[in-house]
Amino acid sequence: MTRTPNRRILLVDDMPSIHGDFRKIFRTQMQQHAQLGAMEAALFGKEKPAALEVSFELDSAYQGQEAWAMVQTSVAVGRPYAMAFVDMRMPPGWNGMQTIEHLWQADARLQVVICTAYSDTPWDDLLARLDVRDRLLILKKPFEAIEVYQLASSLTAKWQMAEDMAAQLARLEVVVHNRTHELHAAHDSLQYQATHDTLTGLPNRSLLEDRLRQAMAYADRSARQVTVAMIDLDNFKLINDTLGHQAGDELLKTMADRMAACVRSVDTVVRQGGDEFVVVLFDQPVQGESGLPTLHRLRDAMAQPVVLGRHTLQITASMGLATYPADGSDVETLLMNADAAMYRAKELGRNNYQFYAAEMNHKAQNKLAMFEGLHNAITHGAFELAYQPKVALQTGQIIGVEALIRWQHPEQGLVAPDQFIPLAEESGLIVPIGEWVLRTACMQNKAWQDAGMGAIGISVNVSARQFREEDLLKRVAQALEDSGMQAEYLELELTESLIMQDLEKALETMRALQAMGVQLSIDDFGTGYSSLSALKSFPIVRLKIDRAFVRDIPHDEDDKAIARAIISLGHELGLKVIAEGVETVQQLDFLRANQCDEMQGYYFSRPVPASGIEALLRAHSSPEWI
Ligand SMILES: Nc1nc2c(ncn2[C@@H]2O[C@@H]3COP(=O)(O)O[C@H]4[C@@H](O)[C@H](n5cnc6c(=O)[nH]c(N)nc65)O[C@@H]4COP(=O)(O)O[C@H]3[C@H]2O)c(=O)[nH]1
Repeated sequence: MTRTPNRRILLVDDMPSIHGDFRKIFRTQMQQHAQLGAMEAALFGKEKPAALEVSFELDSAYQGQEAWAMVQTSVAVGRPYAMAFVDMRMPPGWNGMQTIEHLWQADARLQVVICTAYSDTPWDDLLARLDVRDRLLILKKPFEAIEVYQLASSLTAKWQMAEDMAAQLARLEVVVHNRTHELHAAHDSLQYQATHDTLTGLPNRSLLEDRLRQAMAYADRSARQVTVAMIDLDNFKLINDTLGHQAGDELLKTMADRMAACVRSVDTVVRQGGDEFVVVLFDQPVQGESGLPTLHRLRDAMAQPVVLGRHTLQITASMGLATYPADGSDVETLLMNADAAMYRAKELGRNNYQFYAAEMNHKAQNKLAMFEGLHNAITHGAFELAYQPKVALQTGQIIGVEALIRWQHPEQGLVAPDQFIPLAEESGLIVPIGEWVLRTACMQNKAWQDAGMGAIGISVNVSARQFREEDLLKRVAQALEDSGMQAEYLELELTESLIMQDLEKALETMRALQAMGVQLSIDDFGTGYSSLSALKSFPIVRLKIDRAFVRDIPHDEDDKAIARAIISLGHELGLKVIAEGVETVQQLDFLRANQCDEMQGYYFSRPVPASGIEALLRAHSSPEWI
């Protein structure tokens, strides 16, 4: 930005003739400068340099008071003087020293030249009294015109430079201030991101540890407790998979807001990750089950209906509580124990809370031992298959077998699948285990066929984790190829919940299996979530009535009604219906009377080793058992 330099000069002298002299000096000098500039422009063909265009503006004051008023006005209207020439003796008013003091009060930037032949005050006293710094010069009379002009030129230029520098400095200060502000904001934002969960805005795990430590230190000082609640939303994965991630995120945010609204400002609600939250309740009383009222509040708030798009859901949660200092003396132990309690709540059917108890750790240790055992069982070939026949109710013929895994444990003996399949599923070990089952079952069935024992089908259970594996189709094809068994003899039993976890993807996989010639059936039908419209689109051949509905037949009217409904539904859809868990002749009679197609259960045979199936096939080639 080009600014016109300030060349405003104030002459303060009681003698009018002096004013005339000054004006003459400036006029003459300015003309000379202009001529010089013009000469230079003519000689060198250049424009006149701007710096040579010196044009002073000279104002006159004849008394100190008058000069003071003029300087005040000049400041007020934003046209300050750059300098003043001040006489020392100006009767009857203020002398030069008093005048200068007043002028500097009005404008501290003013450059002053004392023009005098004689001063009533000794120079040293004068300099000591005035706060001189670099803004005062003394010009003794008589002076040369050029001295006046040079002083005016350099002091006004100096004033302008000081002014420009101050403006520049102010600009820089603004820039520095803004930059500093931006840096602070960036730092704050990074700090926030490092310690908070981006989705819900709640503190994250790194802040949790810090808050928990503070709460524990406070509890130590004040003989109080800290309660840690580990909270996991029930069935979140199912909601996320069925309604989509956006709905899942929305749900998490809603739950986070509700939880945060239930606790005091000193408490902390943290999102650990996924659908897992931790609440730290600060300053809890030592007596009683601390934290319980808050927990109830949390549970009630979470249970309020949540609207996600066209769906209205009611959310429940499983909660585990651990208390400091009783359940752990450090952050890791407390969180681990609250976690163990939360898992216990889940095991107990969800939608409840559990206080930590030491035996939960034993359970965790057992789980770890079981996991290691499973690992070893895979490498040491400690699994076996048992086979349970499936029988046609009309003919009494064995139409197939279901392969059921057994674990020959080195210490515990035969372990039933219910005890290890969930852990195998959770840890992913189900994938190699499932592959072994599939291959062994195909090989066995082909061996029976080759031995002339009849062409029966073999069914294999497929777990959710196995079903989601990218190369499931490849593994099935490989098992068929390696065994030489035709695809039509293999039946894969899927559960409804497995299919409903990701319906689209499941249908795609099911159709691909169907295209290979593999048969599919729904196991444990009636316990899952499949809608009738979804069921219609499943490429399946068979529905299996869960044994929970068979167990109390013929006494339980509800179970009878359910079994009847499943049979007629299956037939409506053109499917075979098989009942599992048939133990009594009454159950058999009921199923036969209601046109159930097939049965499986202890009444006919328990699951038996391969050799047992051979014996059964021989014994029941004629169906007089029925
Ligand atoms: N009370 C009673 N029970 C009967 C009767 N008839 C058969 N059962 C039992 O019911 C279960 C039927 O298998 P599931 O429903 O597929 O249920 C199976 C299946 O979900 C799972 N499972 C078994 N083998 C495998 C496998 O190779 N892979 C996978 N992923 N899961 C398997 O473990 C579950 C339990 O298997 P098992 O203990 O062998 O238990 C078997 C069988 O022994 C009866 O008349 N009364």
